[in-house]
Amino acid sequence: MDPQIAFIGGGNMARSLIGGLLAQDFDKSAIRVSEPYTPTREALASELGITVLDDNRRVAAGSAVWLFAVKPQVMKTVCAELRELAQAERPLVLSIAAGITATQLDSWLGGGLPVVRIMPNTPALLGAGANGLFANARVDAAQKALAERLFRATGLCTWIADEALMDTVTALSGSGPAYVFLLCEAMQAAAVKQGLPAEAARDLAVQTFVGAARMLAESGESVEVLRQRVTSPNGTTHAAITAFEDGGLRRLVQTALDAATARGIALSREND
Ligand SMILES: NC(=O)C1=CN([C@@H]2O[C@H](COP(=O)(O)OP(=O)(O)OC[C@H]3O[C@@H](n4cnc5c(N)ncnc54)[C@H](OP(=O)(O)O)[C@@H]3O)[C@@H](O)[C@H]2O)C=CC1
Ligand SMILES: O=C(O)[C@@H]1CCC=N1
Repeated sequence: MDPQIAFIGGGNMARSLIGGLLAQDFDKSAIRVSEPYTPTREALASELGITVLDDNRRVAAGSAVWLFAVKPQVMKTVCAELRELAQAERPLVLSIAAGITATQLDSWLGGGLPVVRIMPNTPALLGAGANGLFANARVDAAQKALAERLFRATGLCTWIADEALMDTVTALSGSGPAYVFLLCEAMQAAAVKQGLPAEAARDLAVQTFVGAARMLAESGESVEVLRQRVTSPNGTTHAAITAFEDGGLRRLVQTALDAATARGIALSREND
């Protein structure tokens, strides 16, 4: 029998995670969602056939697993509302919020609770997600296995031993899809500027990302080797790669990931 799961917040990521669970034949009646925005509530209930209410306490009561999928900015308030119930029921607490630490969640919920922090990403919607997971010392092996089973429904799972590195995971794979979309956008725009019709630019750019991603995942070759195979001596790719390197692409990527990581740390501090 599947454990009863309460989703606190029914936004984009909650929908992706629930979609993954339902695709793996997770019992619909074991999922309940709390969501304040009426159109989102109605859409979730009608499209996914699950119970969606506007009441965090009612949704959480009696659920073995509470999965917090609200923004970091409202997490403390939401936890305060559930603190008494958390101490009475002692659920397994899961959170996907950027920045907010397991220690913060545990203390806002009254303390002494098993907490697993997960950083998913939006390809979860297609079952192609990447999840970094961190468990606090109260989480036992069965609870770890349960958290992993739930998130495996949306993609790959990797456990992270040092919680401080969850901000790095957020910068890498949590935000990562947006960097790929930005590069795809920029490549399309450059091709259109040279005169390629927008539709052709989109089709060719998108398929290039799909094909390259499949090679990364399926070829068994390193990323460097795959890059070198495209790069003929003194050819067109060499010209482009030289422009990227001379323009400081690697330094820029480091700066971008450092900024995302720093923002995760700041989100924790700002919302404490
Ligand atoms: N988007 C992404 O790519 C990723 C996001 N995350 C994390 O996931 C979390 C959710 O993000 P995302 O799904 O994008 O955000 P959304 O805004 O889509 O989802 C959050 C949901 O929580 C609802 N909500 C607001 N206040 C409350 C409350 N008091 N009680 C219950 N529900 C409430 C919101 O309703 P309303 O709209 O009415 O405010 C909204 O539907 C964030 O913490 C984020 O850091 C993690 C990895 C990737
Ligand atoms: O931008 C954000 O803060 C969230 C966390 C990772 C992806 N989106």
